Amino acid sequence: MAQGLKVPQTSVYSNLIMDLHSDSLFRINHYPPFTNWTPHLLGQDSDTSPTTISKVGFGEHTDPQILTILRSNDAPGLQISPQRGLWVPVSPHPNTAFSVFVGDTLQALTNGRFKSVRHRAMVNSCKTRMSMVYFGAPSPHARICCPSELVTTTTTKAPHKPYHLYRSFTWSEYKKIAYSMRLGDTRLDQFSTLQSENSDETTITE
Ligand SMILES: O=C(O)CCC(=O)C(=O)O
Ligand SMILES: [Fe+2]
Repeated sequence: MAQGLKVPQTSVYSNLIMDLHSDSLFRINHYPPFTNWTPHLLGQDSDTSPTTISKVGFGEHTDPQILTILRSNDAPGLQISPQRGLWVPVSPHPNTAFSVFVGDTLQALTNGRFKSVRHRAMVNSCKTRMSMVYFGAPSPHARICCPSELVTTTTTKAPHKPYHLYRSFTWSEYKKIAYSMRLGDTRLDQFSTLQSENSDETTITE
């Protein structure tokens, strides 16, 4: 990825994940068929008919870490949202090994060049779905700041001022704020420099 972005120090991203103290984690999600769920678990009234039951198993969100690598069994359910209101299914394929997602931290590390994709998992009404997910994360004290080569910008007010889309933060700082918010919130916005300069029209030049 660093090579693709023409960042000379090509290990800049992999070093963060390969750190001995990396906060990377592995999660296994189990989605029983929703017909087996009790109304109590779904937060529905007991007389709600099964056809009106929401089928979202894992609510929409972006992953906070750097990189996500996911594989599921052959039950469909994963969906990504390339734009608000649009959900595109990612079909499981017996020979396709993994889905790879950019996380919030990689979006910050690339100064917004790579986008953290919003996704969710739907439950299947008749078949159990399982997914296994590796989240590549930095160490808690790692400072998240994009390489200087990616800070080439112009703003109408300050045409020559280098512009960071996000203020720098440590991974532990991000986790603390991210996990205090709701899953579906755009948590990276808390670190956006555009919020504090909202009257400043900014365009990023590639
Ligand atoms: O189970 C899935 O397909 C998605 C899981 C997920 O998004 C997550 O664990 O962060
Ligand atoms: Fe996720």
